[in-house]
Amino acid sequence: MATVELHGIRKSYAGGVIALDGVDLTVGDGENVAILGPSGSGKSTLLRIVAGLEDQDAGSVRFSGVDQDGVAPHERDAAIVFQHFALYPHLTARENITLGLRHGLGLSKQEAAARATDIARRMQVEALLERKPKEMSGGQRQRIALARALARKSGIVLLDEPLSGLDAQLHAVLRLEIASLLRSIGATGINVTHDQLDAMAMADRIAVINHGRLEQVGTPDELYAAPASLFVASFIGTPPMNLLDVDDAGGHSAFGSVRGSASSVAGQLTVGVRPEHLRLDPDPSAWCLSGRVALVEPTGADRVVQVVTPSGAAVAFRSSLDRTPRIGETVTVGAAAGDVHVYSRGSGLRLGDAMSSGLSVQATSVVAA
Ligand SMILES: Nc1ncnc2c1ncn2[C@@H]1O[C@H](COP(=O)(O)OP(=O)(O)OP(=O)(O)O)[C@@H](O)[C@H]1O
Repeated sequence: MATVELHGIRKSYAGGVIALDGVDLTVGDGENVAILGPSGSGKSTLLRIVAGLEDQDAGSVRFSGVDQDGVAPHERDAAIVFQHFALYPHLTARENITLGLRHGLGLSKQEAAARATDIARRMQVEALLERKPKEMSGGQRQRIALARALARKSGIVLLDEPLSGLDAQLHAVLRLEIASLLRSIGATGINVTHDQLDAMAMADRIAVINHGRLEQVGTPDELYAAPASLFVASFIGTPPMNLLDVDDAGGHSAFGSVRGSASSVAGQLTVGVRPEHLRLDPDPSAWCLSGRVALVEPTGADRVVQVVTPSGAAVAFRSSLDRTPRIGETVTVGAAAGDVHVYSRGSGLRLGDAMSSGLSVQATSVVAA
């Protein structure tokens, strides 16, 4: 059993940099949570605080209910795998794995060897055990680094961008392997990444961090279906959600009109719709927009098409292979009201979708290009 509870974690650095600004997060036993955010958002700082490699200015870290204040990193029930993992170059893979078990955990030579063999079998790297790091590929070395961390059988496994630097194919294979390994050993995982696809593929829940604050914590499906803020909306989804400001005067966007029931909300709104929710030649009741096709990008399975409206707003939609518009063609695309997200521009927070009560919303007529 291992849980991680973070309460009110704050951390500043010299020069006034606020790296973490009050982070609360609970990771359940056996759960795998991804901390997802852009460069400089505070991800590594948070992980280092959980590992005990850095002290927080305020707040608490608890493992299974026990405050970790004053507990040294090697005494914590956590194994950490860094982005730039370091295997000892003069030792074989087997020796790299057993070294920490013998000296760190105090296991006997036989016990350590048995554990190394067991984890190597599970990770399908038995054939590499007698090789030195320079005799392995980058992906193989990364697997051995993971095996070394997992062999400790810590209740908590902390991963700091463990897949960066690997080629795209290996990256995709390894992230699924890591996720299934963590599940099979029942470890509680915290995994730091700037890659939304890694977070989506590996995690039970994702915590999106921006400027040292968690903006939303939820399952991958929850984050995709209802991004709680403009930041999350623009960060989750490829291509990202189309975001159109509703102009202050009339409450109109190129796309539809929205007014909040509260006057404080009216006139400061942004509407968002995902490219995959926009359809060509839509139902007249849909939220519609027309414009000229500026770019067509084949993905293999479909096309990502960029449309520019007469007012200069650009939106992307996905078109099926059987109806690909040509560059320069005027098209109309539309989305159902339930797929149109409405955000307050002031707070950046999601108010609801275009069917929500409390918002006076409607699709406007199509503007000819
Ligand atoms: N030792 C330090 N001294 C001063 N500032 C620091 C230190 N470590 C981190 N920072 C700053 O704290 C903020 C958060 O850094 P952190 O490394 O946690 O971000 P990150 O999300 O992990 O970024 P990346 O994805 O680029 O690794 C950044 O503004 C960074 O410049």
